[in-house]
Amino acid sequence: MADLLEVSALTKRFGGLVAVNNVSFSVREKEILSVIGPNGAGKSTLFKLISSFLRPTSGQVRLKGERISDLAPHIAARKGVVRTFQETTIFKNMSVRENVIIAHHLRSTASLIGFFLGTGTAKADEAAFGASADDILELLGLSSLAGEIARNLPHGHLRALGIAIGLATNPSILLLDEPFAGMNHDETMRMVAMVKRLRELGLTILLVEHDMPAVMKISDRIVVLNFGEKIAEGTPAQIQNNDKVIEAYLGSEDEAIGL
Ligand SMILES: Nc1ncnc2c1ncn2[C@@H]1O[C@H](COP(=O)(O)OP(=O)(O)OP(=O)(O)O)[C@@H](O)[C@H]1O
Repeated sequence: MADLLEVSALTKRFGGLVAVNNVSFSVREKEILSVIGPNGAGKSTLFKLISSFLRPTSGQVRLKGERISDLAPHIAARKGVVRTFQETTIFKNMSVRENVIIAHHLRSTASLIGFFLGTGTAKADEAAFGASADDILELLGLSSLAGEIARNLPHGHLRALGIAIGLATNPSILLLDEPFAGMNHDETMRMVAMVKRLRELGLTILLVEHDMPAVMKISDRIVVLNFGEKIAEGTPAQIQNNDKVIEAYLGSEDEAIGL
C-alpha cells in the first residue's frame, strides 16, 4: 500500500522542553495506525502538528507528497487531514442532522452568507448536503437520532456525532483523538467496529489512544512515543513484545501494555 501521510523528522520545542523529538513515520492508505505512549510522551502535540494546529520547530508533514505543515488548520482540513471534532465544537442546541449539514460547508462552493441569503449555489449545496448527511448518519448508526438536539445525546452517540461531523468534510485521513476515552466496554466495542467499517469504506485512520486492549484490537500498526521520541513501530504483536515499550510503560500511570 502507498504512503498517504509522511511525518519526517518532526520536532516541536516549547522553550527548553522538546515535546516531539525528530519523529518520522508514514501512514499507509487505508490503514489504522495508532500512536501510543505514557502520559506526557508527546502524543497530543504530535496530533496538533499533523493537523496543522501547531507549527513544527523543524521537520515536516506531507499528504500525498504535498507539504501541509505550514498551512492553516482549516486549509489542511480542506486538503483532507481532518481531526475529529471534540464535543465542545458540536452545536449543542442544534439537531444531529443540522450539525452534520453545517459541517459540509467546509467543502462548499457557496459561502455561509450565500447559505443564509438562499443563493442558487447554496440551495443546490443544501439539497446535496442533506442527502450526504443522511448517508453519514446511517453509516454511524445515528439515523434514528437525526432530529434529536445534540445536547440530549448520551456520551457514545455524541462521540459518533463528532466522527459524523469529521466525515462530512470529506477527509482522506481522519485523526481520532482518544476515541474510546470514558467509554464502557460495550460502547468501546461498538466504536472499534465503527472505525473498522470506515476503513473498509476506504478511509485512512490515525488515532491517539490510552485504551490498550482497544488499540491492540483495532490497529494495523502502532507507533510508540516516549519523552517525545519514537521508541518503536510495528504490529500489535511486535509492540506487545518490544522490550523498550514494556520498559517505558513500567512504572507509568497508564495501564500495563497488553490484553
Ligand atoms: N503549549 C505547551 N506549552 C508548553 N509545554 C507543552 C505544551 N503542550 C504540551 N507541552 C508539554 O509537552 C510534553 C508533551 O505533552 P503532550 O500533551 O503532547 O503529551 P501526551 O502524550 O499527549 O500526554 P497525555 O497522554 O497525558 O495526554 C509535556 O511535557 C507537556 O507538558
